[in-house]
Amino acid sequence: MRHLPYFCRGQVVRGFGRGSKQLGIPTANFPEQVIDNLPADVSTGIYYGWASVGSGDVHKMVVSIGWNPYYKNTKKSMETHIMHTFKEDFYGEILNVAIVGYLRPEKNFDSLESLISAIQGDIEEAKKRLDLPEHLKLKEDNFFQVPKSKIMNGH
Ligand SMILES: Cc1cc2nc3c(=O)[nH]c(=O)nc-3n(C[C@H](O)[C@H](O)[C@H](O)COP(=O)(O)O)c2cc1C
Ligand SMILES: Nc1ncnc2c1ncn2[C@@H]1O[C@H](COP(=O)(O)OP(=O)(O)O)[C@@H](O)[C@H]1O
Ligand SMILES: [Mg+2]
Repeated sequence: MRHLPYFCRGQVVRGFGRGSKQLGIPTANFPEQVIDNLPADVSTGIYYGWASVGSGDVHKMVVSIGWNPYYKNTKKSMETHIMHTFKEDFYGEILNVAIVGYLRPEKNFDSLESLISAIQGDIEEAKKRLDLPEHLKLKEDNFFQVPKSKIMNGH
């Protein structure tokens, strides 16, 4: 992929509410505008990289770009699962992502169980690859130096 690493940010919107959270794999969905602005040659598929919410810490992530063939979506989506346990949801907040590598194309599956185990495999693979020095250095990229929001109840 010529465009990697690829950096982007956008507001977290509601997805199809299919309950990926119930499956243990919540995905923060980007709005259409962000997806429409992806370079034309960023192919659909499963990628890995780094992500932060607002000015928060940078964590490992996996991201799925495409039509989710298992669900036969008609709209392209871009969904990020962050390998971190958050205290609460962050709909409406800004998600910053640095996509650093490609894992596999999107696939269809015979069962929900096989989709889930494929995603879990992606997560394990991403965790390993992100420990490589060439990827670790992107965690510290200036892109993630988002200023802390100004304190409003002071002066
Ligand atoms: C790492 C990862 C890999 C995925 N791989 C596939 C896939 O191969 N095929 C597919 O149909 N959906 C895939 N998905 C997307 C899930 O189907 C999707 O997260 C689920 O439909 C939840 O959607 P929602 O956020 O709109 O509720 C993947 C998601 C992630 C995070
Ligand atoms: N580790 C995480 N990675 C991604 N999203 C998370 C995580 N923890 C909590 N969330 C929250 O869960 C939401 C996604 O859940 P999901 O079941 O995929 O619903 P939706 O269909 O609305 O995208 C995110 O928008 C975010 O607010
Ligand atoms: Mg989602």
